[in-house]
Amino acid sequence: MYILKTEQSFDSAHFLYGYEGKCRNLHGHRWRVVAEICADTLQPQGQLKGMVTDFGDIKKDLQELADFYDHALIAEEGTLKPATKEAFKEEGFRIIWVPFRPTAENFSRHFYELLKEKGYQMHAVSVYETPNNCAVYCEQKERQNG
Ligand SMILES: Nc1nc2c(c(=O)[nH]1)N=C([C@H](O)[C@H](O)COP(=O)(O)OP(=O)(O)OP(=O)(O)O)CN2
Repeated sequence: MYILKTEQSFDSAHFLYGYEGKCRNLHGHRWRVVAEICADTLQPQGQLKGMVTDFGDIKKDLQELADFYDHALIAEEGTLKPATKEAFKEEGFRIIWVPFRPTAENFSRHFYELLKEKGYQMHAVSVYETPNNCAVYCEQKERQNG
């Protein structure tokens, strides 16, 4: 199997609602997103001969997804008081609401699914919150009998 890896990053703030510890506070990360796409065979001819797909295409698509979250506050839906939301709005701060707790795990799945929707055959997506910690999402392949 062939695997292509490409990586993008974005800087944003988040907090973990309901978490007991420092991560309940608003804080920022440089999130690194590493996408891995796979194929059993290579393109046989033309511009893409000998490639899984063009690095340029997957790079552009991942960059678009990462740029969307850049320099924003990422918040789980339903976790801020209306007055806080209003205050952020008045300040003109950019908030991106997500329907999941913004953990590395959930983001790895989120980016995996968005890239899959774009037609890529996905192997895995890794999301680094810090240089040392990352979560990886991949789909469990059906186990072979025997
Ligand atoms: N399994 C997960 N655990 C934690 C996540 C997560 O997404 N998945 N997230 C957090 C926090 O967001 C936190 O910012 C990261 O935690 P931590 O590794 O403690 O951060 P630092 O590396 O900056 O820790 P220092 O000890 O201050 O260097 C928590 N857990």
